[in-house]
Amino acid sequence: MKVDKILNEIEEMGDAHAGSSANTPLREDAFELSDSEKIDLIKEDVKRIMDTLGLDLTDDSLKGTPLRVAKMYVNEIFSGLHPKRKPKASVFENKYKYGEMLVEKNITVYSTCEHHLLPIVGKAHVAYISNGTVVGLSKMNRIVDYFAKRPQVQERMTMQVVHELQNVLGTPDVACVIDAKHLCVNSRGIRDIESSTVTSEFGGAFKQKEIKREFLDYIKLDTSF
Ligand SMILES: Nc1nc2c(ncn2[C@@H]2O[C@H](COP(=O)(O)OP(=O)(O)OP(=O)(O)O)[C@@H](O)[C@H]2O)c(=O)[nH]1
Ligand SMILES: [Zn+2]
Repeated sequence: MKVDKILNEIEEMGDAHAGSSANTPLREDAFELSDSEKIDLIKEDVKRIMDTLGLDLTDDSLKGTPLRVAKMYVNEIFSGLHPKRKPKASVFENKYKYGEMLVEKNITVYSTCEHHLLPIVGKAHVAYISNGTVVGLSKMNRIVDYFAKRPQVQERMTMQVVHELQNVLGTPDVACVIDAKHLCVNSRGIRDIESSTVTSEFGGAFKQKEIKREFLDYIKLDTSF
């Protein structure tokens, strides 16, 4: 697909604020190759890594690995790099005039640390206060999953989820807290299996102390941060 077309699409779809530091750093030509072209190239790259490590690529158990990894990158763990995979978030009129906060908590997060390409595993908690529009519950899980399926830093992922829901709902009153384990910290390097990372983004009304506290009480995290 042409880059211009894709970039228009991103704009129309309101992907993370244009020019914002919360955008995933993508090259201008990021969408020039098709998925199958990307898989073919990545397969060769993985082959080269395995080869350099001295692995026997004719071995029964190893010979399928380069293609397996390439498909996993493009179709699964990095699939959220392409805006065509962005979930369509069905919104409805808030006919019942529900005026309180809605919290979608314990959303499973499987992402990948962009510094080491190792897993990030945890939970996201998302909340909003409607200003006339409500969104299908599952769409919040889908939005989290879409942004998780990229090489990520947790701070950016948290902000991207909030920006996207603010666009979808047409309100600044959106918040997200993510509590996740980074395998780059847990399984290598400092190898601290116990530690996890908490990030938050509080938009609009969620910056107010009482509202922030209500949200944090629902998700039962320490309210002192
Ligand atoms: N801020 C932030 N840092 C992250 C995230 N994921 C991984 N990191 C950190 O990125 C840093 C990369 O630092 P480097 O010193 O270049 O990498 P390294 O030599 O492998 O560092 P160690 O992990 O300390 O062994 C590490 O401290 C990681 O813990 C994230 O989501 N947010
Ligand atoms: Zn890492």
